[in-house]
Amino acid sequence: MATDHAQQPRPTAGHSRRRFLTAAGGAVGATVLRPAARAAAATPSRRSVAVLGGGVSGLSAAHELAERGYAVTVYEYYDILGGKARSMDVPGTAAGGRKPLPGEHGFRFFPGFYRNLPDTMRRIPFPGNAGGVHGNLRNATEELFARGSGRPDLHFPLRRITTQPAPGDITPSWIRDQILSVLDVGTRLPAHEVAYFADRLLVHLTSCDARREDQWEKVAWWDFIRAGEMSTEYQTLLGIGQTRNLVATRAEVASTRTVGRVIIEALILWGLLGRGMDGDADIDRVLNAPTSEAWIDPWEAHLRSLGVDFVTGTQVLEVGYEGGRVTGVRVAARDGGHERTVTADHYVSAMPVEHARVTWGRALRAADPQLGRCDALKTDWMTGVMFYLRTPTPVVHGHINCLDSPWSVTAVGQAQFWDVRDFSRDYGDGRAHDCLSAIISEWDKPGILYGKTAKECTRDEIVAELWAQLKDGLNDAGKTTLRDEDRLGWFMDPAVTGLGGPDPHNREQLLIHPTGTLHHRPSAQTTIPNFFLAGDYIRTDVDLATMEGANESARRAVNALLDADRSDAERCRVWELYRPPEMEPLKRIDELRYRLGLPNTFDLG
Ligand SMILES: Cc1cc2nc3c(=O)[nH]c(=O)nc-3n(C[C@H](O)[C@H](O)[C@H](O)COP(=O)(O)OP(=O)(O)OC[C@H]3O[C@@H](n4cnc5c(N)ncnc54)[C@H](O)[C@@H]3O)c2cc1C
Repeated sequence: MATDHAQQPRPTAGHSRRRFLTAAGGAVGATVLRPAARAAAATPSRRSVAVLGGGVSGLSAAHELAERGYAVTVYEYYDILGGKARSMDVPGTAAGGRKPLPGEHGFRFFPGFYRNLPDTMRRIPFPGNAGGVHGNLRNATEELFARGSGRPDLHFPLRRITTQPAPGDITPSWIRDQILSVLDVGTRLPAHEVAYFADRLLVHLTSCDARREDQWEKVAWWDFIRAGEMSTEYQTLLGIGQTRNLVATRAEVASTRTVGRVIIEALILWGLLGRGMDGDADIDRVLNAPTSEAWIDPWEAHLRSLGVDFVTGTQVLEVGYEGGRVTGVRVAARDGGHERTVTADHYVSAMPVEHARVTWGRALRAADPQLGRCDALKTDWMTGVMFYLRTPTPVVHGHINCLDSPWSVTAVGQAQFWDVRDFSRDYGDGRAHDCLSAIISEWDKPGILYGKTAKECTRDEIVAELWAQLKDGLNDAGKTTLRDEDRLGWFMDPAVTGLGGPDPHNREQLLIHPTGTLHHRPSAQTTIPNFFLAGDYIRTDVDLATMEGANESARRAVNALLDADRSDAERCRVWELYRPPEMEPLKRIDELRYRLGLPNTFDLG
């Protein structure tokens, strides 16, 4: 069983997307090019674009560009596409005609407030789905706030409040847990602290955009909710539980604007009320199969059918710049061999910020100061471990948030959602019936088993410690959810190297959002006329480093490219976060107060 694996001329610039799709014999938003159109697409006169990086942002940019008639080539470091969202085969685990066990960098969830990414997913054909791969999304209807040290766990319904739970969901043990947990939280969370938190939410909800961008962007969530002066319960539940566990940013430094606007308002508040959502989506959604099977592989096939070329196993080394334009990109095989320069009319950098910024030389940086400001952007570790289990272990119909775990552990039982798969029939050697996919978001705090941080542990120690923290959260209040004898094996992305040694390294980090991050984030458009930026670190409306942000950034990059080309092609639609009309009058009053130097009406300090 798997454990530690090495892993594994410009004439058509004015091509309108609508005209292009009509020529292709498709409806708007449609899809596969007919042969005649593919032949037209192959004419050498089309404008060419080199997309650097084949993650969600790169594939999204390639998609929009190919639909508008551009000749797109994607250069990608790994042999497979999808970036941090891709699935990975666990080597050596396939037997009896089954596929290898599915692994990934970390589980994926697709909140109902995402609008841009779902639009792209609808445009990726999938056999039997009228709505493309979007039809592979499934609502997850509950979140389990698992408490440690024997405290009862809270099952939090993640349905729009107008939807009643199904009768079978309400079992006696569920009711008992809820009563105990609410009482437990209630007795440990003093009423004045709850009242203060509610007031702070009102302050943020009614703050005008300028106050959010200037004042709240500079204040840490921890300070905004005065967590430092509150009980441990308040700190855990409303501070760390809403920041570090979800997006790897420490509550002590996380931007209030980002946490308040995206997590508290868009995800939770408006999500529960079903406002600004993707159709009838619930708050939390997951895919019905491993990410690459349900989404990335069909996407690659579709992009190939649109004429996109993929050059994988290739590392971008440097973006060349001369005479005010990007002149080419120096690339090499991933192992360092076969260096060469590739050229195109336009270049879209779609690598994560920590990789992209090392490809920008001095001259390029001098041409656009926002590139240099990216050096101030911070990334951190957030990486998953998949446990393959003998017994189906759904735990809860959604995600698990181990609130008291020092490593900020979250998890999801995957097989329950993979309704188009039979886990033991389709994967591995037939012994595994489920995959509990967990994520460690805190790599710098001591654990409960060895007293070491995750970065100090060896791989085996990390797995043992993570399992112990999961059990601490789930095997209590008279239940044994996780059994040692059930565990068959595990997988961790081999991008994490050197664990247990002096210099642990993680090639796949995540942008975090400490205060002030917003002001260092670059726009998709640069001052260099043929160079554009996509990626989850680009300044977008959704703000949070997510697949939605990556997709939105690509839309903005393509629109900037179309502007630069003076193209008459239809621009990519960009959805912005929901703005509740009820709050607008209060925000207008706040705008006036902010200009006068007064605090928000609800802000009592
Ligand atoms: C553990 C974890 C869980 C997450 N869960 C979720 C979730 O549930 N929902 C959600 O919306 N978001 C989630 N995210 C965030 C999300 O994964 C990212 O924001 C998103 O995938 C970023 O896409 P991207 O295209 O900007 O970057 P990436 O996914 O990193 O893709 C960039 C691509 O560029 C390639 N590349 C890098 N350097 C080079 C180079 N020099 N040459 C060539 N190619 C290069 C990489 O190999 C990669 O394929 C999670 C992140 C982590 C770390």
